[in-house]
Amino acid sequence: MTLKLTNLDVLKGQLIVSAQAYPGEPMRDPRTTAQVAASAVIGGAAAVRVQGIADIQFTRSAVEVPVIGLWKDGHDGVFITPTLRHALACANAGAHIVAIDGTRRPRPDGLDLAATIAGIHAESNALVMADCGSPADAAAAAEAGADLLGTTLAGYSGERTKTQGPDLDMLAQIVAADLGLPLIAEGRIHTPAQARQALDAGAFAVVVGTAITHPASITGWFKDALSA
Ligand SMILES: CC(=O)N[C@H](C=O)[C@@H](O)[C@H](O)[C@H](O)COP(=O)(O)O
Repeated sequence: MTLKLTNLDVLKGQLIVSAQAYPGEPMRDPRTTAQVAASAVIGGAAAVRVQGIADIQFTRSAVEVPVIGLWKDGHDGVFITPTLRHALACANAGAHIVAIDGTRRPRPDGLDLAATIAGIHAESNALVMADCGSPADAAAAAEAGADLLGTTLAGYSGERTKTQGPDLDMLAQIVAADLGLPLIAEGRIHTPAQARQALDAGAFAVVVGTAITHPASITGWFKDALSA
């Protein structure tokens, strides 16, 4: 069993890089994910976030920093590590932190968030990051026993308008609620300045994915600028 991550201070004020490729894409290979994650660590990432069981396994072997693991199943509704079974598979693959859907929506296995988190804590050493879509989600996830909160699902769960950049207003509301848990800013942070803004708004750490690890999207941004 993976050793428990006991000191989250290693993540305080730090950059976490999410490396994910989507089904059908050329980079959708766990070895590639691990190489991209290891490259991010060379650049200064204090932790990495990867999707898929094999990706978690390969990445664990490739980096020495904490690994946040998730398993996306589908792309609508509750799809980020939707059930306790998915979460335990991520933990067993070596994730130090398992990121799960942290919204108040019904989950496919019928367990509520508190029971899901209790099950992860009972059967693994993994900490739980609740990916939230609103301030109300964050409050409920804190109550349900999450170890960390993330703004990951802001604009994706139907509760918040999808902002072009990060949803700093949601971040500020959760910070103001003073829930007593590390709050990770995640979602549409596309520039170093936005990452800095998120920290200044009270985030404990910042996750950047697409803008660092998804060349197809980044290329499209440049292409659009040239054809505008
Ligand atoms: C909503 C959803 O499915 N988010 C996923 C969660 O793991 C990933 O697709 C994102 O890339 C990740 O959250 C990082 O965000 P961004 O790529 O915007 O920096």
